[in-house]
Formats: sequence, C-alpha cells, structure tokens
Amino acid sequence: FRQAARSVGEIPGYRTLVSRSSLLSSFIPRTPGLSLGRAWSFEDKYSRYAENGYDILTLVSAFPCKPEIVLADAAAIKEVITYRSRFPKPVDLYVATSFFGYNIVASEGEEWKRYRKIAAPTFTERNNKLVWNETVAIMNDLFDSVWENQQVVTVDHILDITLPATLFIISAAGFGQKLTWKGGSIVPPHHKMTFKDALYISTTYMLPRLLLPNWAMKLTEKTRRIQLGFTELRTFMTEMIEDRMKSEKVERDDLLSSLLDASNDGEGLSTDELIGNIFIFLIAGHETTAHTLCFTLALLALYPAEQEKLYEHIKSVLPDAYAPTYEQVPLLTRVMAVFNETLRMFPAVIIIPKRSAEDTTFSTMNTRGETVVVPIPKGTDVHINVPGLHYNPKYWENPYEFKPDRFLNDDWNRDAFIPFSAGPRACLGRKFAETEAVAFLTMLVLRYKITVKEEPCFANETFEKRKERLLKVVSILTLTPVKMPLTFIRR
Ligand code: HEM
Repeated sequence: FRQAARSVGEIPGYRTLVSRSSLLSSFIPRTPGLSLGRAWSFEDKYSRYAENGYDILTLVSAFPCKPEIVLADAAAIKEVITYRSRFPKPVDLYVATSFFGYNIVASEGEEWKRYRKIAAPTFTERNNKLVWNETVAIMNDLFDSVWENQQVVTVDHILDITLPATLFIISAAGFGQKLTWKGGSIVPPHHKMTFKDALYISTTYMLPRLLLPNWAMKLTEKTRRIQLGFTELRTFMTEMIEDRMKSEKVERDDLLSSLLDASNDGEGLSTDELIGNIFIFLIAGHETTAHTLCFTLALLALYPAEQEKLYEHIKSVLPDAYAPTYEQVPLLTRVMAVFNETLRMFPAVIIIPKRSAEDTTFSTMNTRGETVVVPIPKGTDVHINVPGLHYNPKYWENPYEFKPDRFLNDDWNRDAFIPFSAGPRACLGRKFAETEAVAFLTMLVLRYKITVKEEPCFANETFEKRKERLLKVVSILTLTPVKMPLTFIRR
C-alpha cells in the first residue's frame, strides 16, 4: 500500500481499503477509510483539492492495491484527452456495454478508429434538423394529449417526463421510428411486445441486465420480462436493418440509415456491429440528456429570476414563438447558456477514465505557487474528475452559484468545461443533445412557468433545504436526480 502511494509521489488524496473501481465498492456506502461510494467526485467537487492544495490528487486503495490519479487541472486534462495513444481508454471497464455487439464506446485502437470513421459522419446537419423537428412534435404531443393544455400540471418526478421524451426523440431521430405519448400499443405480428416497451425496458433495466447472469434472468416474472425486452429489441433492430437493406433506397436522415449507408461504402460493419453501435447511441444519448434536462428544470424552478430572463429572451428572439424552427437555434443563446451552466454544475458523466500507456509525469502548481511533479507509472488509471474541474475556482468565479450569464460572454475557459469530454474521443452526440435540449426547453418555458411543487410537509423549508432536497443525486450509470416534484403553470 505504501509502495503504491510512493509510486505516485506521495501526492495526497483519498486512501481507502476497497478500490473505487471494484464491484464491491458499488455496494458499500461511502465510509471514510473503507469505501468512496459511487458519487464521491460529485459530492466532493473541488473541496478535497482545495484542502490539499493540489489540482491533482491520488487515490490509493488496498483491495486491489493500486494507485489512481484524479485530475482537476485543466492543462493536465487537456494533455490526457488530446493524446489518445498515450492515455487510451481502459476498455476493460466498458465490456458490459458490448452486450448488444462491439461498439465505438467499448473499443480502442484500430477497432475504435474504424467505428469512429463510420459513425462520426452519421451525425449530420440533416439529422440535427430531424432532432429539432421531432422534439418540437413530441413536446406539442405532450401538451395536447397528456397535459391536455391544463392551467396547472403537477409532476411528482420530472424524470417521468424527460426520460420518455428523450426516448421518443432518439427513437425517431436514431431509428426513424416515431413514438407518441399515448400511442404505440399494438404488438406487431411475430413479436411478444411493442417496440416502445422493448425500448423502454432495455434502457431502464440496462444495469440489472448487465450485472445478472443469464440463469438469474430466468428466475422471476420481472427478470424474464426484462430479458424478453432485450431479445425483442434486438429482433426489432435486426428487422429494421434487413428492411432497409432490402427495400428501395429512400432519403432518410435518421442515424441508423446513415450508419447503414456509411457502412455500405467501403469497409462495412457486420449486423452485430451495426446493432452494437446503434444500441450504444441509444444508451449514451438517452439517459444523459434526460437527467440533464431534469437538473435544468429544477434549477429554473429554484431560480425564478433566471427563468424570467430566459422566458423574455425566448419571446424576444422568436417572432412566431409557437413554431420555432431549427434555423432559429443560433438565436436562442440564453437557452444554450442555461443548458451549459446546468452541465457545468451537474455533469452527467462525472468521471472519464483513461489509463497511462507509458511511464510519464504531470506538472501542477500547489497553493504555495510551487511546481509539483507527479510521477505516473505505466498502467496507472488517470481519471478526469469532471465536477473537480467544473467547480475549480481558478477557472470559474463563484463556481457554486447558478449563473448562466457566464456562458453568454465569449471569455469562458473552453478547457475547463468538458461535460462531453473533448479531443479525438469527444462525445459524438453533442450537437444532437444540444439541439434536443434547446428545443425541449424553448417549447416548455414558452408555455409554462416552472415552479417547485408546494407540499404542506415542506411549508417551512428554507431555500437552502429546498435546493438540497430537489437537487439530491445518486450516481448509477450517470448522475441521476432522486426526486424532483415540479408544478407547471400555463403562461
Ligand atoms: C447531455 C447529453 C450527453 C452527455 C453529457 C454526453 C457525454 C459524453 C461523454 C462524457 C463521453 C465520453 C465518455 C468516455 O470517454 O468514457 C461521450 C461519448 C459518446 N457519446 Fe455522448 N453525451 C451526451 C449525449 C449523447 C447523445 C445524444 C449521443 C448519441 C445520440 C451520444 C453518443 C456518444 C458516443 C457514440 C460516444 C463515444 C465516442 C467515442 O468513444 O469515440 N452522446 N458522451
């Protein structure tokens, strides 16, 4: 253990019995000296760095005994993110995501290059426009058929709206399958469930499906239905691919069609690889966006003055407010600023793991202004601590304050904002997510005033307590809101 700490220069940080990367740590709540728990980097944000006086800290654990590095230093992070071959992705941590087939997220080296070359061009301007149009349609369908244009609508957990909404969006813009809030209940011939249910089950129960062995999936009614959902989704995807391959070529802008086209030109992807990659778009793009939208709405409810500024801004830039178009996105600067500020404060992915492929060093400055050199032995896991960076006061003034205005000027530090990672392995769906978020928020804020649900049991709650309650998180696959009860009042 001491040797492990010495190998990374005795730089201070976290010391625990159980490593954060071991499966065991997922089940042990945060206990000093024993385990960090799952959301430690979000819980601590920059505080440990401030206490220790370094922007690079170490994690040393006894089981397994290995040192790790956690970075909140923008220059060191830029180096790690830019030089992919020096700091590759530890793909062993992602094997579970290959459940549906080999894919871009779980690969490295030549295999990743091949996937990226085929997948990157599928995120086109035309696809973004489709994302916009589908989001507008899905929001109108929500207002008309679910909320029935009522004056007051209360939702006990706003995730119950954002999760289906983002699922419908990825279904339409990803697979070309349009879903509506109330429709989609007919099971097609030769299937045992609807596409909507298969999609819902596969995205909701991803974690138990990955953790439980096949025999355990057969034990209860519920796990059998989960397994069926995954099998059905695979069958639906295979059918979609076969249909498109057989039928006459039609101009389509969804990701699956572009992936098929790109795959047909040159070095193609096998059906398994096609399914693996389209499934990973679904997983990577659905929950991350849904959770970020929850945090955005909760912050707007907690900060009514910011919400009013946003409402006035949207009204002022959209002459025909009720039918915003994709071409108007560049005008909606404050909507984007609110979304960015939410991503800074509540990044969906809190740790981006990398591994050093060589013996190297990082230089950083401690609080006394001295340069400190941190040795990094080959094979050490080097993690990018996203909340650590996003709350680092060297880059963000009053980082704990919700201030969307900081993203309206052009002077914010791009290297200190990495919710979508950056460099060669940056998120492929960034524009997709930004487009859907701007459309979702614009539509909602224009029609409804967002407030926190008033409940008698919380009548005497202080603002700080209310904020703490509403913004409570757990870390599952991504940073997840626990319960956000909101009331929407028609404007
Ligand atoms: C707010 C929403 C989103 C956030 C915060 C986000 C964040 C990220 C981050 C941090 C990574 C790097 C992960 C790593 O290196 O381990 C990533 C990768 C990726 N994301 Fe996103 N993402 C979002 C939405 C989307 C959407 C909508 C899609 C697709 C429709 C998508 C597709 C991908 C893909 C394919 C990669 C892998 C890129 C590669 O390894 O080359 N993401 N995302």
